Amino acid sequence: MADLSVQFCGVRIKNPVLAASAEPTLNAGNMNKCIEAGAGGVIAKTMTDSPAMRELTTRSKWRFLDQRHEVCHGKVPRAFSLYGRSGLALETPEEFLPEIRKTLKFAADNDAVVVGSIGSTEISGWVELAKQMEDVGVPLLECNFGCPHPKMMPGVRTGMNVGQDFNYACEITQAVAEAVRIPVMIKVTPQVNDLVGFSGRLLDVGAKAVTLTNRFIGFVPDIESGKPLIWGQAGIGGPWVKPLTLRWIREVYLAYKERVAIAGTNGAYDWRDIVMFVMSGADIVEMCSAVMVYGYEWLGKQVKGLEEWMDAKGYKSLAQMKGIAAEAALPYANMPSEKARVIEDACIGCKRCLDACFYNAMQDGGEKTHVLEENCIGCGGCLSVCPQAGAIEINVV
Ligand SMILES: NC(=O)c1ccc[n+]([C@@H]2O[C@H](COP(=O)([O-])OP(=O)(O)OC[C@H]3O[C@@H](n4cnc5c(N)ncnc54)[C@H](O)[C@@H]3O)[C@@H](O)[C@H]2O)c1
Ligand SMILES: O=C1CCNC(=O)N1
Repeated sequence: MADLSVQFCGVRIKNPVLAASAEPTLNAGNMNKCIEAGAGGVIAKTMTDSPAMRELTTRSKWRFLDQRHEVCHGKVPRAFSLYGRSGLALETPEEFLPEIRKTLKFAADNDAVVVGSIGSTEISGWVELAKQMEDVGVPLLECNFGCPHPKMMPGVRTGMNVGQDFNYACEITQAVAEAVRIPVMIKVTPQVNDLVGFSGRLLDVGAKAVTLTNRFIGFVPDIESGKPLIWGQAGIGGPWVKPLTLRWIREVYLAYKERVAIAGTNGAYDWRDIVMFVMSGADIVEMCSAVMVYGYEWLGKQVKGLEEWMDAKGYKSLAQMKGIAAEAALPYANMPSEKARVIEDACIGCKRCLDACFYNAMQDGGEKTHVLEENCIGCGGCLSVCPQAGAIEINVV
């Protein structure tokens, strides 16, 4: 059977599927359910000394949106987006630390890890919260420089407001890394230009891992009322976000693979996505939105799905898959020449490929289509629109 365990910054995690810091990790009761379901671990909801970020969570609102970005009623389609307003942990640090303590005990009995997540508005606050998390016994600490909501709360300098200010973010990271012995992971916002340069700077000042990435800010009007959904701008993730996240994971992995651990998050829906995250360079994957739709058991199902798939494909460990697609990606200039070929016996003569060819390569041959080789550049548009499996091939020439 495939070994799903991973060494993450020196901490053994039994499998790479973790519950991300969010509502499913709001308190010990919720976190224990994630662990019971089979997750390798949980990232606790972000503990904060900001009253504004705690208060915001008392007024959390979210909607699952369908493919048109309209509110789902009843069935939530597979390609949903989570659109939501929420803050950080509800309790003060003094109240929240006992929740962590309880979860640590349950996690120890179930071979799972509990990662502390923190968010402050002052450097001294970040340091204090980090020490409190270390003292309570978490083996890893995540600093939340990505929460999108503070951006919409004037005067609250945490989350994404930190992640967009690289100098300030590095100051905090250095102060925290010097104050605690446990490994420090930095969860970043995707709403910056250069996550590769930024990740390098974070590693230089003491971070051991980066969490790529928290969510975006979006805006969705309700066209019937002419008003915004849930009263205004909100955090958003959805199926469209996964390739954007994977791009950063790949680039950060390739740039620093000797010294970075990567937690991937923002866009993982099921075990197939977890495979994509690992093949792009992630060590572990933090899941949130899908758990909010399908419940805690979703986590365990993905662990099982991952294990079965690895067994079927003959992968013995995650290390065998890690970064393989990231390494195999070619620059534009090195792409090989390709050409389309119509498999005559399979072609059903629907001619859809004619409309999808802009190089005059697909030719109408009456009952079937065929390829005029000298015009074909192997773009693959024909392959994508062909409804008949196996009727068009794209081959390296
Ligand atoms: N209230 C909160 O605290 C809160 C809420 C949501 C997210 N978050 C944070 O945001 C981060 C990102 O959350 P996430 O990782 O769940 O990402 P996400 O919100 O983007 O959700 C995953 C999305 O991926 C989509 N998806 C991806 N691949 C798909 C596929 N092949 N088919 C169908 N759908 C697919 C799903 O529709 C789902 O909406 C987390 O780390 C979490 O901490 C926090
Ligand atoms: O970090 C966070 C907290 C709340 N919502 C979100 O998207 N990210």
